Amino acid sequence: MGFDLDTVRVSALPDGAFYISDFVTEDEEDWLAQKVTSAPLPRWTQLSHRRLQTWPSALTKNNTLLACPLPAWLESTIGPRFKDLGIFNDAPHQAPNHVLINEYQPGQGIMPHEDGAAYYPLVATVSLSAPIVFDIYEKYGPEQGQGQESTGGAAAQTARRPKPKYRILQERRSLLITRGEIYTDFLHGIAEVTKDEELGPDSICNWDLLREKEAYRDGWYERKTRISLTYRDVLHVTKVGNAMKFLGGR
Ligand SMILES: O=C(O)CCC(=O)C(=O)O
Ligand SMILES: [Fe+2]
Repeated sequence: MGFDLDTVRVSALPDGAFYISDFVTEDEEDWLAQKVTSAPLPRWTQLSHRRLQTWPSALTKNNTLLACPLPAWLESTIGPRFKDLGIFNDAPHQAPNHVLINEYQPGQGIMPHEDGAAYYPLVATVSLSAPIVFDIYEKYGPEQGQGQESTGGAAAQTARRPKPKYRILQERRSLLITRGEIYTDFLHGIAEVTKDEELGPDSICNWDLLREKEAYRDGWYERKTRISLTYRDVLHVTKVGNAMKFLGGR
């Protein structure tokens, strides 16, 4: 029988968020983080407030993926676990075909944004190396965020940061799944701070699902370098041959 996602639902949130605190082991975490950090420098895109790897490649201008399998190291440990969870069963390719990897140094983050229409509306995020607080904002509220930051780009975001409506603490080795209303009706972001503060059962939506509540007993922690692997299913995929035809080749 499959895993019952209901047991890891973030019930303080609108529909569509699930949190598994120990999704990868410590050894797997070390191995994955080593794979990420040892990628050749050109693999990284340096953005103003984080750096990014895009696997297997960036989408074309019309949000299409050139067909290519994910590298084995992103697939071998994690792919079978997604299958057990069944989270991509209803997605067009029944599995993720695209992974954006973000690395945040202390003081770095990502402005409130939505992930947009290129993807099946589900993101599965594996966190490595350090915890971080993930903020969720109302899209249409008075405290409205700044709309869309294309996930691959360095959108200039200058407006003041609004107050998050909900906060999720992502521990190292955890999996956060966002889909449904949380994906489509809200914005998300990560504050550019060197400390995450005001942590507790009233402010952190997934407090009951945390693995190491004691670590946050004082209500704060210092940020350390944190890596996220964000798995998605790109809706439109084309074979390279077709893309060549489109470009005028034969
Ligand atoms: O690092 C994260 O957990 C979130 C990253 C994100 O929102 C994105 O890559 O679209
Ligand atoms: Fe995002």
